[in-house]
Amino acid sequence: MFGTRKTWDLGHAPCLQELWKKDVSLNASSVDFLMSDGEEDGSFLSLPPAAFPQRTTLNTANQLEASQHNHNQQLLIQKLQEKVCEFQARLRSEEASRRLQLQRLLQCHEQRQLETTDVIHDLQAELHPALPSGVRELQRSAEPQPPQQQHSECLSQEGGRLITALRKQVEELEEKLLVQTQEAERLRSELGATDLEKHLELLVVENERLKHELNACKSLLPQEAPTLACAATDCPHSQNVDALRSEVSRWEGQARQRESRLADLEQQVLEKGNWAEILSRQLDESKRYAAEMQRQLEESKHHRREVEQQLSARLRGCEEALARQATRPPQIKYVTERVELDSPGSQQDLAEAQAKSANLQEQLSLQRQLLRELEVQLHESQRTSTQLRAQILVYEGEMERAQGQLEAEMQNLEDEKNRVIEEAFVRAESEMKAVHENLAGVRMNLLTLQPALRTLTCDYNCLKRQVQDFPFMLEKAITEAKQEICQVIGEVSSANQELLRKYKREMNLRKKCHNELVRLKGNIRVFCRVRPVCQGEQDSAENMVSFDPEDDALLYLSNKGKLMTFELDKVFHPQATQEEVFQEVQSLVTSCIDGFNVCIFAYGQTGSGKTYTMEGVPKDPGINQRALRLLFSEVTEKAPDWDYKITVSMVEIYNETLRNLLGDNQGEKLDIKMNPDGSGQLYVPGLTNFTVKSPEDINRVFELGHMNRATACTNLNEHSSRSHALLIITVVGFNSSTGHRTQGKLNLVDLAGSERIAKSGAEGSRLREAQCINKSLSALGDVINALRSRHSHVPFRNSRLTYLLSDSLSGDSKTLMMVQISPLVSNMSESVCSLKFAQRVRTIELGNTPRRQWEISSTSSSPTHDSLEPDSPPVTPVPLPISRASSAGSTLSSSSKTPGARRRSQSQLTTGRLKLAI
Ligand SMILES: Nc1ncnc2c1ncn2[C@@H]1O[C@H](COP(=O)(O)OP(=O)(O)OP(=O)(O)O)[C@@H](O)[C@H]1O
Repeated sequence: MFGTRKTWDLGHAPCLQELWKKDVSLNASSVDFLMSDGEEDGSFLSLPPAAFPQRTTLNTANQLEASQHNHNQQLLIQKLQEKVCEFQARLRSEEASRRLQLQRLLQCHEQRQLETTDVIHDLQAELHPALPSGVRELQRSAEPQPPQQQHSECLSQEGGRLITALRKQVEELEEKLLVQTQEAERLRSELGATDLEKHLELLVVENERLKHELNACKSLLPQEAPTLACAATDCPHSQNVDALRSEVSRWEGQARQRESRLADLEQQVLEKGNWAEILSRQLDESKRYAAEMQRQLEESKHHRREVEQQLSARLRGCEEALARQATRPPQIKYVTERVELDSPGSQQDLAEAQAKSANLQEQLSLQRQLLRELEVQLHESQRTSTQLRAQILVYEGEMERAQGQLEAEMQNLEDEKNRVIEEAFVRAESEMKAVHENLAGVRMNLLTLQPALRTLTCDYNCLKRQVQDFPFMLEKAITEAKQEICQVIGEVSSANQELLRKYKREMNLRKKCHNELVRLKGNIRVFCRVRPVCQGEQDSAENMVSFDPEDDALLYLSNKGKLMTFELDKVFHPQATQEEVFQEVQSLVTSCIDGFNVCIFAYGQTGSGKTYTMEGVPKDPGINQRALRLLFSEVTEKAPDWDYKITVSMVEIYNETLRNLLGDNQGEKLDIKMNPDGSGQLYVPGLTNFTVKSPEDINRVFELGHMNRATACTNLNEHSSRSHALLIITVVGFNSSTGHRTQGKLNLVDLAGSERIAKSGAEGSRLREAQCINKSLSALGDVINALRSRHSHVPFRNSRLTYLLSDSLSGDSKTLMMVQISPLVSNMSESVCSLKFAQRVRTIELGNTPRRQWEISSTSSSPTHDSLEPDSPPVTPVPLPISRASSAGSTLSSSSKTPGARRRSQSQLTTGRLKLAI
């Protein structure tokens, strides 16, 4: 039956069919999704593609393939969604049109029922007022007529039985209708779809048919009414009519209720709209219900046929009874005639009643005609409904076919899905196997690592405890360390203070000792160095210069057959190295660090080795470089307590003119001026001071000075012989711990050649050079004499040389004169002059009186004051307050002692003084 089948109308969706035919690779999962989801109308079709389940996690290629497949499926699903929506819309529109048509038919039928009911009401309204009065008259007239009354009673009993039978039949029909209505409602509740609606339509038709039968039964009543109404005054037909009318009303009410239920169901059907989901989900169930309904409908038909047969039999019985009643003599007419005879008024009333009855008969025939027309229309409606039902059957067939195709497609998709799942399962199994293998390896590793893990765990716990205890231990250790450190700091601080105190005391003592030692040695010391005979020099000085092997302060010269003895502070023989020479000088250099001013002069004739001693050669540097290196090493040792700054200047004095050897302008003549700050010290404006911090700086300074000195003359050797070269080193120190400041100056002077130019008959520039040289050298001698004699006036200004060195020749300054002599016979005269000059300087210093100095000189080399050459340095023998010669002179006065013995005595005296000073 059509009411229980759920099919698809693919005839209205050809595109959907083509679509399904084209894409046979539709994923089963998507079909599952399509068929299983979406309770709302089309909602399952609007879900996003991401809602599809991911079947497998295969390798990358499979994932790509799966993603592509999913994409295609999504596109296909979208197309399916569109087509299904379109199909649903068309289906809904057709359904709505059919419902509208059915509704119109129902309305038409209802209208006709209402019209029929109105007609019946009118007839009853017309019959009721007439029948009682006539019946009452008939009753009154029938009292004297017992046989007629008995006949009426028989008729009345027969009609009552007929009506009772009809009533029972109606009741049975009503019960049957009620059962069918309940069945329809149950089906509506179970199916709730158009199929149910169709079934309901069938039931409605069935109800209509039953109504028609009921109406037919009703129609019998008015036909019997005229005959039965006259049978008795209280004719039961009128009561039956009323009962039937009430039954009809009730029946109509039930019909309206069912129609309203039908309308509600239709409304529900309209609201539902989720055909596809319901059809797919309840397809099997609907089939089962359809079979059940088929069976029940067959039973209903059979029962209905039986009822029809019973009704037909009863109807025939009624007709036969009516026919028999008709064939009987008209008792009523006889009564009527008797009544007419008895009462003309009654006759007249009867005529009027008959006329009225005829009129009613006519109206009743008209109503019957109208009922027949309505029946015809109802038949037409039933035919139309049958046609529509047939069309619905066609649709259902198409939907069944579509359902079959859909099922086949689903089966294909299910197979595809199973195949893909199997493949994925195989791949997953292989991957799972690999994972299991890896897992086994990992487990093995875990088993092997477990002991190590336990060990690490133990270590970790130990460390954790240690870490937990560490802050306390650390705090404790820090506290102890702080206490120890504070204690040590206190001890060290006190020790340092003690050491600093001792250090300061020792430093002061050392300074005093050193000072005393230098003082004992003499603030002016005179050394003599004999240069060796160089290659290419013809004459030999081996027999002319000799030394005392026991006394390094004696020098013997054999001059013109005379052996001349010169006593100096130190005599260096030709084999003496630069280092040996510097060792005797370095105590003066270190005095500079202590803040003393020191002057070291190299005195001698040209070519006697002054420059060699002072500057040396690159491979074997002289006093200049060694002094600077010694200063660097000393100040480095004293760091960091002492911070020293060493600056260097180089000046050349030529013809009483100062020239800056480290400046850029070599032609600039410098001048010596008094410092304007009121300190009374001299300074040379424009003189370049270089701060040296390393031996490399020293080399650069010397190279610059040598280069500038060379560029200013054509013959450097000749020029250097005629000029004084001064290297002025200033050492400024600051002790950060004591706050003491020192400043010392070391003047290293390479004097010009001291040969007697005048005797050689020089003229012009050579004569001027000789005069300037003699002037400066004489001034130097005068200054030294004045200092040692403690004259109130020291003639520093007599020459540029002494004026420039004035602050380094006065006070506690220390002076060393290195007398250079040549061993050559040709230079013997100049050597004797140089030695005599040195001898006089030293004698003046050592002796209390010039006299002794002279005595010593006369005894040794027989030099006299007159023997001094006019151009010799003017030395004024004045008594010195501090004299080493006071004791030495007495010693030397003894002719029994040798110079070596005298020297040893002097050394003993010096040692004794030194010990006394300490
Ligand atoms: N102690 C020595 N050992 C080796 N060679 C020396 C020594 N003293 C001097 N000479 C050499 O004697 C030569 C002259 O020396 P130097 O130039 O130093 O004399 P000088 O007195 O400075 O001359 P001038 O007054 O012209 O400058 C140089 O070639 C030098 O190398």
